[in-house]
Amino acid sequence: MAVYTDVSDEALRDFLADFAIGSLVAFRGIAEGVENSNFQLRTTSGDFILTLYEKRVNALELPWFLGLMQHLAREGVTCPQPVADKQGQTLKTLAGRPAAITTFLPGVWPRTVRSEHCRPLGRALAQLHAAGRSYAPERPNALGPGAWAPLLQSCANGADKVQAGLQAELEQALARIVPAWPGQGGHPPLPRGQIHADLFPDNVFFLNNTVSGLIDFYFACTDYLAFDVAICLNAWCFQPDGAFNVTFARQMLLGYEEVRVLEEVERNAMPVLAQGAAMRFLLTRLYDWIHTPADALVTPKNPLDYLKRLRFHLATQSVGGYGL
Ligand SMILES: Nc1ncnc2c1ncn2[C@@H]1O[C@H](COP(=O)(O)OP(=O)(O)OP(=O)(O)O)[C@@H](O)[C@H]1O
Ligand SMILES: N[C@@H](CCO)C(=O)O
Repeated sequence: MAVYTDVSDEALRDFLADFAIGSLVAFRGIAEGVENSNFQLRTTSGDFILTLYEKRVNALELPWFLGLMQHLAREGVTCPQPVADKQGQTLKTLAGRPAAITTFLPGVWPRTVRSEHCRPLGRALAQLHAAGRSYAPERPNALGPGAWAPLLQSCANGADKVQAGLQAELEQALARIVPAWPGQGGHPPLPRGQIHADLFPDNVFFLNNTVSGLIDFYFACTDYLAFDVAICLNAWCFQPDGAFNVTFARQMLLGYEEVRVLEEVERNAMPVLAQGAAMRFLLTRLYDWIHTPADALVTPKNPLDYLKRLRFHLATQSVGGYGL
């Protein structure tokens, strides 16, 4: 469960006294997620989410994330909205952590991805990209290609215990992916903009097979738009048995291109972008797998699911392998 920081009743009461959102009715930790501590909060004026920002979030960057969420909402993307306290502050401190209250979004995320989810997902992703165009401040991707070698290095003592030969396999993969990355060594750069960078099924809420909202913008950054597509190919288009589902990929792209057509250069880069996306999630999962204490109240995600994906992408030479 992802509650890294406990919040006492007294601390919560004091915290809520700063807000004009009614009095507390119910409060519980949310078991899902691995990054931040999330709590569901019910007050006499409605439901809210309280987030305490943990390990991977830099507090100095929180205004960028909260500003992006406010901007996207103004542009028609349904996402959590920071709630200001009586002084107009959205970013506060609770139990020694940076903290914010955001609005609660109705809907449920798909526990089993089906083809019907993929087209609306693609459309929502492209709408996010379009809406982000007018958000000027930039945030570099802290988990982009430059971060992967140091991340792998920080796993050096544990990778081969997770799977024999893993460290060397990932080093070889990195030596292939990073020099081939768009914008590196003669490879053309791609259109850039604000990307979500973590749009997994548990961050997309549906109601009646339509997307009702997007959550968890704390990896959002300014990067290649097509990298976000590649992240979704990884997160949505593989079956539980590890097989790639080309129908899901086609549906997702169909939905995406209803709003924004991919350029030729973006399509051509899809294999390397998909390799990089698999590498990024494999490495953060591997890091958490190795470094999370056994008694921590969080269930780390299996890095090896992403090794299967990485191998698939490395064997996929052209965009045709994705049915695109
Ligand atoms: N604004 C919201 N409205 C409704 N439910 C929410 C909201 N924000 C979070 N949740 C619930 O809390 C869960 C965990 O939230 P979130 O995905 O933001 O956590 P995280 O630790 O950052 O997770 P991740 O592992 O996806 O990075 C979600 O799956 C959802 O059930
Ligand atoms: N969505 C990520 C967790 C948050 O970074 C994963 O599944 O590995």
